[in-house]
Amino acid sequence: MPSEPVAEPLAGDAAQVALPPTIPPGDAAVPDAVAAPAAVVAPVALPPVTLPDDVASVASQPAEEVGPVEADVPLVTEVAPGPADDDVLVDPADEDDAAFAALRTQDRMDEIPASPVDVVLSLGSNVGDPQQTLRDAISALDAIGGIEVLDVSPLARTAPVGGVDQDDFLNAVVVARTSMSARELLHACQDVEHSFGRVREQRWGPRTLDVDLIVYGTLTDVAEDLELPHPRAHERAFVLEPWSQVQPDAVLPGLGGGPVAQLAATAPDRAGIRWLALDWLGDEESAAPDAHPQAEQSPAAAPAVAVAPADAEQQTAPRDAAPSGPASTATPAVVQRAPSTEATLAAQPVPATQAAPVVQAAPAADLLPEPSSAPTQSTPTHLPEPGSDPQPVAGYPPAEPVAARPTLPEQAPPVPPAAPESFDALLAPAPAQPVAPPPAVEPVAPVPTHAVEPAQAAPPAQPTAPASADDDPQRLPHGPVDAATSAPAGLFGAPAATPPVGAHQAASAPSTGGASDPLAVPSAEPVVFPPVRHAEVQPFAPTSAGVVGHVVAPTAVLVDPHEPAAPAVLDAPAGSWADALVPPSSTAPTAPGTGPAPVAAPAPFAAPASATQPVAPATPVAPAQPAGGLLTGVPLSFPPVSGGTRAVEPPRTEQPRTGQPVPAQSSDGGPAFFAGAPGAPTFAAPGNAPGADQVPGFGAPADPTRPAAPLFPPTREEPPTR
Ligand SMILES: Nc1ncnc2c1ncn2[C@@H]1O[C@H](COP(=O)(O)OP(=O)(O)OP(=O)(O)O)[C@@H](O)[C@H]1O
Ligand SMILES: Nc1nc2c(c(=O)[nH]1)N=C(CO)CN2
Repeated sequence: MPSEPVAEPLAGDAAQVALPPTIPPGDAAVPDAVAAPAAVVAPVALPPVTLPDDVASVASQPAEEVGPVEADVPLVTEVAPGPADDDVLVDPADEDDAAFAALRTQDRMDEIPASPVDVVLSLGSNVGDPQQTLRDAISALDAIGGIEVLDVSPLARTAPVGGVDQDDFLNAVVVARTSMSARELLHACQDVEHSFGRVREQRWGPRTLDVDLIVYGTLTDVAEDLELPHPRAHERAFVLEPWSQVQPDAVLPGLGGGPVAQLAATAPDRAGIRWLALDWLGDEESAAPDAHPQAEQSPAAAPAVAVAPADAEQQTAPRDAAPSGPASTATPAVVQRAPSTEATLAAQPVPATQAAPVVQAAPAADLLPEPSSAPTQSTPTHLPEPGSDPQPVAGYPPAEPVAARPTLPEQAPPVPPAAPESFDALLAPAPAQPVAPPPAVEPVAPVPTHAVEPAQAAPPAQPTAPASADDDPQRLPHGPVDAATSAPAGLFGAPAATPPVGAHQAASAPSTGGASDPLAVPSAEPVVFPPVRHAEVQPFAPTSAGVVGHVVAPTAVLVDPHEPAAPAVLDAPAGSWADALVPPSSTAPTAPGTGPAPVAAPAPFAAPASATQPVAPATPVAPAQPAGGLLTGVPLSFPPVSGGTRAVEPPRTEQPRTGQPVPAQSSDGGPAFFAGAPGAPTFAAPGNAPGADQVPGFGAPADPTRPAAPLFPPTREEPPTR
């Protein structure tokens, strides 16, 4: 029998290559790598086929968007009849399924949602003026029709992941809502990247701006140009950690997904999270279009987040074009939103004794009544060098572990107490410190595919007995809390002549770690990266229990994710950019000395605003802790109350290194609490100070009109790892 030539085998080959399922997920972000198959398939000017109605519109789109679609359908049609069995490379039935799966994928990526879809975007920058770039990028995104920014995470300084020798990144996560299709949103993100001069010179290399689409609703799909969820999100602490801060109950759908806080706690690069800045978006002035503002600013004039110019000499990475365009025009669109009464405060769940908040300079005129003493703060956290984490970074070149940061000098000059003059200074490497290897990464428990179970609320009862850090290998060793000697150096802005509200910002006190660099958080101690715990911030007023925390406005608070109990100082800047991101919420006036019953809310937005049981304000209670000393990222929420912003402090129930228990109390002698810890009191302000019912814009407001459920409920059972 004469052999038939070749049409079918060719078609079969082409079909095999073209099918999206053959694209390794890990390569999905490298379109170049998968472009060839499309070219192979291109000649598929095979007999025309009639597309199903539901795919016809897709196939009629430009080839660059739907290449596989056009290719696949004819191939399926041709191959289906099949040559001799031996010659069949692809089972027709399978191929048919795959082809239609491809079509379906294309459909879904291009599908305009019937109603707005919640999405999460990850932003990163390490070239130029990263902080300003990220601010402006968020404004630019929000200014795009079809994208509504809902929340912005704290700003994280993160060690570079991926093996490329480069500067630290600043990362943030944006929770948004979009009426765009997933692909449209991707393109919008890419447009923003380009508008900030993004040039993709090196994979995982330095960039002015990176905007990744992490999740689009619950969509899980792979296309040639887009994979959802982002294929590496599940293993990236620089994504997961900020995300979990802003959405503690979020669940990453798809393969390798799970509760975001849990994934963050076990992500290979978690040790590279150097700090988190809470209120970093600043006010309108600080979001000015000038990408390189004056470095030196008087404290009174300093924006909420001082923006320092990039220092060319410190740039080891190729410098992209400076951020431009979108900044000035887009910012107001975000600023115009209504302020909120609450915010989520990131506190550390691990037994707390160390704390390393760094609060930027605040205009003294904006300060609310100053408490009697500065909040208790300790030194910048002791963090391990990113590379000290022995865990390989999955998905990255194994030969280039996260640890490799040879450009970072081992010894950085001590940073004076004044704020850094340039943003590069913010990105300057921390002085080298002896770093003990971190403890072995705890095994990742099978990741539930359902929403995170709220942790058991600790009963509002007795102060928790101090526990020895030695008891729990996963716990941070800790030292005594001494505000007088451990006030952290400021990160942003120049130090105020009279430090607002104690020693929140730039201070010259030496750190217990021996480093005065405000960013210097190397550690001589093993550090466990704990899941974050959240609590809403309450307005506050002094009560008989004493002032718990302090009010500063406007401020930024740096929460060192490695610190178990960073004192939290939140501000209430009127009309700040950050505030504007959080819609107004209902407030439940609370009588002085009373407050809502602290509850472990099942979701960050679920606190009942009507709960008004009196709370014994002098009953510090440490949060419930599961075995192992780690909490589970449970949001602890309180309903909002009117008045000033209450800043909160963690309980001081841990034993210092000296072995002497540190009594649970606030810096001024009153009881101290984790923000929102069960048992923590709420306070009502005697009056409504201007702007006092506003809390900077990150976090999950307890607005009952907002969803209480995790944003991304799981859709299907998945194995815990990819
Ligand atoms: N969820 C996603 N978000 C953003 N880009 C994606 C996504 N899925 C696939 N891609 C593709 O990845 C390509 C490369 O993206 P990008 O240049 O941002 O990669 P990268 O930042 O260097 O690395 P990584 O993708 O690991 O973050 C993009 O052109 C885009 O088509
Ligand atoms: N810390 C950090 N590392 C990275 C980042 C990033 O945003 N932050 N982005 C990358 C490419 O997307 C590669 N590596």
